[in-house]
Amino acid sequence: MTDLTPASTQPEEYPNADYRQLDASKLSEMMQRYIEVKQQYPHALLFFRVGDFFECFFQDAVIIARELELIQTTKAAGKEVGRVPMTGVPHEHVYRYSSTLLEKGYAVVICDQVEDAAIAAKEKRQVRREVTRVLTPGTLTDDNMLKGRQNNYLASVVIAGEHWGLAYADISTGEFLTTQSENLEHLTQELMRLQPSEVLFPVNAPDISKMLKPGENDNELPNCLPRCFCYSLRSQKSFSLGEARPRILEQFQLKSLEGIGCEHLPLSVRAAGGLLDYLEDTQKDHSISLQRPRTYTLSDYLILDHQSRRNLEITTTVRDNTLYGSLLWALDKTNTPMGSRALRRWLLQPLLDLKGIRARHDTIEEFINNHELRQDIQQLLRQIYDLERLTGRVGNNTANAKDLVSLADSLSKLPQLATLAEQGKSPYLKALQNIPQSLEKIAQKIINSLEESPPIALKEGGLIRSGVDANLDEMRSLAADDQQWIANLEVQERERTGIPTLKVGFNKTFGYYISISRGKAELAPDDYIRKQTLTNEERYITPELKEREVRILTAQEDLNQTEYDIFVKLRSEVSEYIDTIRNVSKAVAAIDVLCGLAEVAIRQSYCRPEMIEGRELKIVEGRHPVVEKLLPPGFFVPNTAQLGSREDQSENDELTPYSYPDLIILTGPNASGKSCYLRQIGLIQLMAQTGSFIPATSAKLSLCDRIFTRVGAVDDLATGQSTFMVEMNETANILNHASNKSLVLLDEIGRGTATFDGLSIAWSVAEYLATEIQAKTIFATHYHELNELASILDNVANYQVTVKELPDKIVFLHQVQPGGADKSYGIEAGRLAGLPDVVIQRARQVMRQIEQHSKIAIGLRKGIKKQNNKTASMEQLDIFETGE
Ligand SMILES: Nc1ncnc2c1ncn2[C@@H]1O[C@H](COP(=O)(O)OP(=O)(O)OP(=O)(O)O)[C@@H](O)[C@H]1O
Repeated sequence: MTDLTPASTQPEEYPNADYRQLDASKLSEMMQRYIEVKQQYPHALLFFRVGDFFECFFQDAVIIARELELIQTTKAAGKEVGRVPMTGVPHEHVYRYSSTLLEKGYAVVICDQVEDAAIAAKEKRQVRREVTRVLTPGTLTDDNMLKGRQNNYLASVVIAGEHWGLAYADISTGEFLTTQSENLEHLTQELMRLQPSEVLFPVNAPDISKMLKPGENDNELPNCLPRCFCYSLRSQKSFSLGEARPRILEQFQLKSLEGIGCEHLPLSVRAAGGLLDYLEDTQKDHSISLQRPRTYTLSDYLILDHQSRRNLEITTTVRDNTLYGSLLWALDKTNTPMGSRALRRWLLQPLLDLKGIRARHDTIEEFINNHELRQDIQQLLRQIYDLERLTGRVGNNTANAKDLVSLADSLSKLPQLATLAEQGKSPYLKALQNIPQSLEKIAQKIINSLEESPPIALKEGGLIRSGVDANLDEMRSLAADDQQWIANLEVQERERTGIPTLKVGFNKTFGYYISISRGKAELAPDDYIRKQTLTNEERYITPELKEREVRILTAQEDLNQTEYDIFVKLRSEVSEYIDTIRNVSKAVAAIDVLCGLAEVAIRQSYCRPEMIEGRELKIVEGRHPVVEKLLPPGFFVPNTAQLGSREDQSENDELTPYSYPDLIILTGPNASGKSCYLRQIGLIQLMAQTGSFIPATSAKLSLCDRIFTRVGAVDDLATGQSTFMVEMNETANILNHASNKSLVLLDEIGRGTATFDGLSIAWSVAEYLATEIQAKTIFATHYHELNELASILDNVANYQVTVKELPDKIVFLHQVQPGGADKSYGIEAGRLAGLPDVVIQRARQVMRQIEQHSKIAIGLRKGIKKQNNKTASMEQLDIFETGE
């Protein structure tokens, strides 16, 4: 039994809303069946087919009316019971409404009529209704319920102390991965990367298998599981090693888990087993065909915590959470949904191995150098449908004939793609060169078997071409004879009766009939049996016509069934190629991504970064990939960046006379472009490790193990943390995890507290990063005092974003240049914003006083004098010495 709990199923104040309070024996027969099903799925919303509608009753009706903003009415549920709440939706829209409910974190059960209602009516009984689908946010396969350009992940988590196992799958594409690690913080980060639609979590509590909507809290959930996801609480049993291991072995026909890399990762195995159990439980007839799980390790990829991913606006913007304005938006020039999904995955999991990155860069370079090849491939890609999801539906037995035709059309394009790929040298193109011939054959078989444009319905005929099956052809020819007989009947009877307007017609209720206008009715022969009288016509049948009708209708049913059987056989034959198609789809998706990146590189004048060993970062005339696209052409001011090399500069270095520092203190007025510069360096590093070309004229980049960003925090209202606490938490995370291979981008640390506290923290954080960690760091700040660090530590340098001061305004030049800003423009900005003159005058006066007499300033001046040998250790530097 599957229980899936939507969150608020508290009975509300509607009469008869709680079916548990009613005497079931007094309910109508239909309502009894409703409750029977509802009891099997007490926590899901139940849509129950009644004629042309799907109806919901009792508490479900109340919830659905509220969530979908539909009108709630009532329905008679039995003489002694009276009316109960009801909400209905037209049957053809049930999946559309269901997707809205799923987005809100509910599970939906579809209970459909599974026989012809007319037959049940004839036999004077209720039509048979069965559960045909259980829909949960993480188990969707239908195209119209999924986002084409995004994966839909179902995740499964097992936690044991500080260790955890995670499995996740996209049911619609078959992708299935698992990992195990320690440190619960990493689990949180991994879930945030995946953004699963649903997370399975085993619990001991009695109300297992309930579903928590996003934002809902439950004592069963440990703190490391972010509340922004939908959780299905499951029983511990299926997550035990004893059940999980054999389940995986059986499902994938394996003897051991060694081959898939998780034999010695029990938490991975348990999470994967729990996930498979859930699919079995919810998918009913739609057996899910997942790929063998692949085991991965977090440390195989560049680590980006959620905050950094958000700050860098990789897939959505911070301000309004939209794709528009994100890095993905700027880079996505893919031609297939598979490619688009792959690009999103790549950007969220940049690589850490030089070989892999160079292979991607090589491919892009080939595409840039060979326009024709790129354009021909893109042309073909545009004709390829979503192979991954089509294959997924074949595997789940939910593909219809249109799906198979689309699949075949796409597969038949692959040989041309392979021929084109032969022109290239890169490993990505090589992977496309050998398309198994079997795929061509099965595509041809589908094309030969199915009509070119078959209907979506599978049981109403019109699917299979003639010449495919001898039996079907024979049945069709017999049926055609009968049809001809009917067609002749009209001519023949007109002659016999002498009524030129006589017609032979058909309707669903009466079947075939002969129609004569009322005025001529007396001419009807004796063997005509009157069946129906309308205003202007009489309708008759004859025994012979009825006999033919039975034959025709039975033959049509048999024909439809035979076509269906042939289709199902064909679909199951195609399902044998699922793994092969999936492998090819991956290669196609990757080529699509790389063609798209080449396209962007050409249009935006990106360059290939030179990927090197060591720690150096050197970006010449770098640009922000998104801001530059949003500004008019030529408006973006490029800037250079150099970090992380202790070697001496060569004399001819065209960049700056400065050595490559580990840490840059970046100052400049508000809105001068500090944040933009910071982010552009982070994005360029991330793009390079994703395998993309970058917005710069040239670059030398070593690998970063992590990119950290800490950019202008806002209050975290959800957890009740103040701006400053959020900032300190994030800073602590950086200081605890950064290494000298990390890129750390800090924007205005210490702003959210008293100036002295803030400055002190900013100072010590910068000092710690430069001396203890030696991470490649850019530290943007309004505290000019931090510029003094550069005179003390030789791996720190000052840069500023320049402005030009005119009498009545400041002109932003957006140029990053060596040196610290010698003054703050805060007061100036206040003046331009319209603060009263007296306030501005007073502020200037106060500032002068502070600058002359502040202990910090005096301490700094004295401290620096003492430390002019530039080898200061932290203890030696006493910047807070009392001033005279
Ligand atoms: N290199 C550049 N070329 C052209 N325009 C730029 C450049 N850098 C920044 N800008 C423009 O300036 C605006 C302000 O930049 P940004 O937010 O980076 O300033 P900031 O110095 O961080 O300001 P604050 O200190 O107030 O946070 C950006 O929205 C962008 O439009």
